[in-house]
Amino acid sequence: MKETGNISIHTENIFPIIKKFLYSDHEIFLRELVSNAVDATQKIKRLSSIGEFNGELGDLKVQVSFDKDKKTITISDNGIGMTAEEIKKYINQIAFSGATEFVEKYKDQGDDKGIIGHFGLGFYSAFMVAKEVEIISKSYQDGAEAARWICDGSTEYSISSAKKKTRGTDIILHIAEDSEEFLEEYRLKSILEKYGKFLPMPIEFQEKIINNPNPIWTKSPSDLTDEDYLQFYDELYPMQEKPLFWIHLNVDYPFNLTGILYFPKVKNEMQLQREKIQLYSRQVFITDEVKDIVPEFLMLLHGVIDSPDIPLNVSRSFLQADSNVKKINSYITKKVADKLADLFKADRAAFEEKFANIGLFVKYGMISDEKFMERATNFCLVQDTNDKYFTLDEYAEEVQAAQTDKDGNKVYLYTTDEQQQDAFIQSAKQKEYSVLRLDSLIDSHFIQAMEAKLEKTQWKRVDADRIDKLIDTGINLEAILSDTQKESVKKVFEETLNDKQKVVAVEAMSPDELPAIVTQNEFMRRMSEMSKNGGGMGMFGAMPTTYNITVNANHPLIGKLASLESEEEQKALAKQISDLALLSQNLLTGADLTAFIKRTIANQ
Ligand SMILES: Nc1ncnc2c1ncn2[C@@H]1O[C@H](COP(=O)(O)OP(=O)(O)OP(=O)(O)O)[C@@H](O)[C@H]1O
Repeated sequence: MKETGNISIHTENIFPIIKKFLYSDHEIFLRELVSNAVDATQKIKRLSSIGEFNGELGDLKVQVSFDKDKKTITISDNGIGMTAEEIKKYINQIAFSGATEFVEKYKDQGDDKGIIGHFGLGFYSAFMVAKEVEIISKSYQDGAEAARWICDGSTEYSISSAKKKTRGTDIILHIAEDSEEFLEEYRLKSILEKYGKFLPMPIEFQEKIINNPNPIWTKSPSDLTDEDYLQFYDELYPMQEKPLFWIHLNVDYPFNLTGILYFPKVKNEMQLQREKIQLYSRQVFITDEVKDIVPEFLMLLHGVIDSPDIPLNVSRSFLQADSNVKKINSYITKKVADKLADLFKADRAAFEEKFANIGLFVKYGMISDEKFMERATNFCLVQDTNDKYFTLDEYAEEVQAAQTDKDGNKVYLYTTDEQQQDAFIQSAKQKEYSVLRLDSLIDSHFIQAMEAKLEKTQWKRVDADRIDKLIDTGINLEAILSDTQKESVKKVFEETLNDKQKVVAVEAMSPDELPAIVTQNEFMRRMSEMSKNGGGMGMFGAMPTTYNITVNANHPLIGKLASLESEEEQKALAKQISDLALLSQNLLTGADLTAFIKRTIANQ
């Protein structure tokens, strides 16, 4: 038998168009052909299990080999095989019409990068790397004659009988000159490992099986031990630190999804995202660009997601609007929140111990996802400077009595740097106020979000003002100095500092407090911090930083300053006092610091 024919498709020359679209992703030809071979072996297994095939199944597997001299790559399977009629039907019609449909759909989109790099172009993707493709196949059906099909990617093909004795299909790619990079062992191996690491049938390359056909996400959680999960993590990300815990995802309605998400051990944002979540479709690796499929804050997690219901051959904008994708998003969010809530309930002490690591996910989730915020307010913890953890409700109760100001607002004091803000923390502690430790990069955003959510609650950094201003209970101390004295002290400080960015005020504080303190307004500081983090507040970032110098009108040293006759002596004392205040905030630097040290030594 020998027959040539024409493949009936509308677009004359689809090959150049496809090649252009897939330019950066030629390697997926192997994923497509190996997946087809795996499908074929699974089909024969199924036929055998339902009694439609009674022959020997044999050792079902897919073999990939290459011949550098002949410039071929061969993908062989012992699956169901195809008769000549079936090749005509499945390859000439289905495979080519799939390719045509794709081109019809995307040919007008130019170089639109929106097209996701992975789509099931199937068999036709072979022509991205091959100038000619041969199929030699023998169907499982009794008495079936082997067939050979050959085509150079144009619309012409030829089909004849072949000598193949065993059941299954060999796809032989005659590699084009511009694709000879694929005729290298390491290249083929790395592509196979990337896409085929968890394919459900054994894949043999260079006499070795390169995959694990039964990854644990396909099993039932009740059949798995912690050790299994840890081992699998190691298989996914060799040599990494153990994860904290994991969630086994398993849903079959209203969409299909399985997977395992691991919470990595991360202390700071810089370490994040080194490893990525891998997306599979029926155990075929698709991508690790899971944006749009996994909620953004959960991209901080590691692991695998496997779903045949995620559309892979569509543009990003379509993906965002896809209802399955949306459902998958909220399902995963819910599962993660449930898992965290369970852990919290089951063992609070262990949860607290892990919170340094998981706090980042929790806070990021609360900021970015309203539903997650709802759920997480029950288990999100805050920690005070005595290392004690509170839920948000517990904390509200803790500070309610002492830290409510005259307008009825609860004031939460926090520190971002215990070392540097120690003097302020001590002032707060003297008044028996609690100070929270909120020192990670995400915390400024977390605070903004929580202020918007919690009613009548204000968050103030402990060094944003003097303590009785931060929590204004309405009880004002009397100043020992007269108003005129206060005015003149103010003037002395202003002239001594001689700096418009340092705003002086003289106020009645407790004599136990320092003679002067330097603070930075909470609002201005937040704005400039957010602009530094790229929060679009550029104008605040460009403005010079302003500090408030509050002089303690009730401190004995200020009393002494007010009573000095000589203006020179007043200024010398004001200089020493303000330098000390700046020094305590690490704000005395350079020539000013050198001058301060020299002067202090000279005065000994
Ligand atoms: N190795 C094989 N053994 C048996 N049949 C095959 C083999 N490869 C391809 N086929 C047949 O050819 C058809 C077309 O393959 P093609 O890869 O183009 O599309 P598909 O696998 O149906 O879908 P997709 O576009 O998602 O890959 C398959 O559905 C299958 O029936």
